[in-house]
Amino acid sequence: MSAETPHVLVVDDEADLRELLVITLGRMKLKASTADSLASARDLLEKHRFDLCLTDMNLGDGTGLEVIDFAAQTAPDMPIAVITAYGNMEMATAAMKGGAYDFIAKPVALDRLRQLIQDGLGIRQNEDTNTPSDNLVGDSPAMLVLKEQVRKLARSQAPIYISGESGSGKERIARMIHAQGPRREKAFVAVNCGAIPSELMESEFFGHRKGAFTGAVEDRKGLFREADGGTLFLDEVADLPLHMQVKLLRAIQEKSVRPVGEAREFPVNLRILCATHKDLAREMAEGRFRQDLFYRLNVIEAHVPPLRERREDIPGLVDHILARLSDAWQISPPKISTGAMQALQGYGFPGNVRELENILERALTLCDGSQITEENLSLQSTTPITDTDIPHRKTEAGRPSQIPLEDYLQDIEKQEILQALEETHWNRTAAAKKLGMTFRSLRYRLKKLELDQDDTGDS
Ligand SMILES: Nc1ncnc2c1ncn2[C@@H]1O[C@H](COP(=O)(O)OP(=O)(O)OP(=O)(O)O)[C@@H](O)[C@H]1O
Repeated sequence: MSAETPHVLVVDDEADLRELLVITLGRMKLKASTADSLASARDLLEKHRFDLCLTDMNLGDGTGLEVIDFAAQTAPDMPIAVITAYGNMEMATAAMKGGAYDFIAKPVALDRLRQLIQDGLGIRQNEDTNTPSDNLVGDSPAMLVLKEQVRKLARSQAPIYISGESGSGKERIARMIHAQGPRREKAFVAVNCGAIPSELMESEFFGHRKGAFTGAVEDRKGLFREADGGTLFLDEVADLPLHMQVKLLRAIQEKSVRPVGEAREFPVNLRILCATHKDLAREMAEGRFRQDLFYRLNVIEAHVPPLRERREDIPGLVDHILARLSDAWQISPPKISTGAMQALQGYGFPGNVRELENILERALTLCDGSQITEENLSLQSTTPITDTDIPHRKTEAGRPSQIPLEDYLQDIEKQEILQALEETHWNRTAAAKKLGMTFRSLRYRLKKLELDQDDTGDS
């Protein structure tokens, strides 16, 4: 955002609401321009640069979704929030899938509106600060796609469901989404829903008042209020008992919590991310997970692929983990023999990155200090994996329904380009030939897909 007064575009065909928004923005010392239709919004977006856009969903000549689509072309960095009819979660969800960072329901509550505006304006400010890239090790095509997805998701306030096998890095992804987003200065609170005894859950989540029950010797804030302003990560969310799912849904919908033994409600403003290694859709189909909560949490899915589907990442992860362990143990990192590296790259890793960490920690204890050998790894003798063992998620299942066609096609494009680059050792002239396109066209695509960091000219 520029140092000048931020400029906000308000798109609404209802004059009263437009006026309310303009007055609120004015009180917040922000500059506002208004459009009363989709056509005039398009016109303004083409002519001016805005720092934020607030659009109603129902515009006389179109919808807020069309504003989002148009802005994606003309002002891709501008955060957009939508105003929806009360209770229309479907629209709100569609808008967030389309790229809106958040939504507000009518009748518009002013404190919530101010918060929404502040959140939106904070997005760009925070994007100027870089997060260390080694937070997420791995440059396999699948990982690059995921990193790009994380970057986009970080701007949004939409709830995200992170799927993936145990130990694949779901919590790490959640932390990255938080660290790259506008809530980064506030708390990231992670809770393993499977680890809290059922009878303590309500007080863990929502807090309690001193004396509310035996053992409540002092007031407790609870996880929701601890995460206020920041992010609450619900790990193993499928393990929440049904009675707790109802309470969680209520807290999310009302954006407020009532501690056990307390008469008052406390407002909370947080982003919810959740994960489970279980198949949440199946849990829902089999009646163990509430449908309404599922749709609330699973607005957007980010999938972390298992390590065996991105074996190219293994050497980088090995270096990263060995460097970390050696640092902690204050020793110099040992080398890893060619045989040991080959064994790791052929191993199936049912426990994913966490298993790799454990294997290396054990190997570090067993090795002679200078080199880790295959023997030190003591890998379980699983059958070596072959390509037929690897589930090809996309080709088998087609486009996952929650991923828009455009994103899906872009991911395929990215993967194909990265594969060609890898096969040609990043010789872009050769890669372009392999892909049947001109060098210029490849360069253009690399730029578009933001893969051109190392743009050193014709190589
Ligand atoms: N891409 C990565 N780069 C570096 N470290 C990683 C990466 N992915 C995972 N790890 C590390 O592997 C370990 C397991 O990751 P994490 O806890 O995020 O997995 P998870 O999928 O949440 O596991 P679980 O299903 O058991 O909750 C952590 O120590 C994490 O730091």
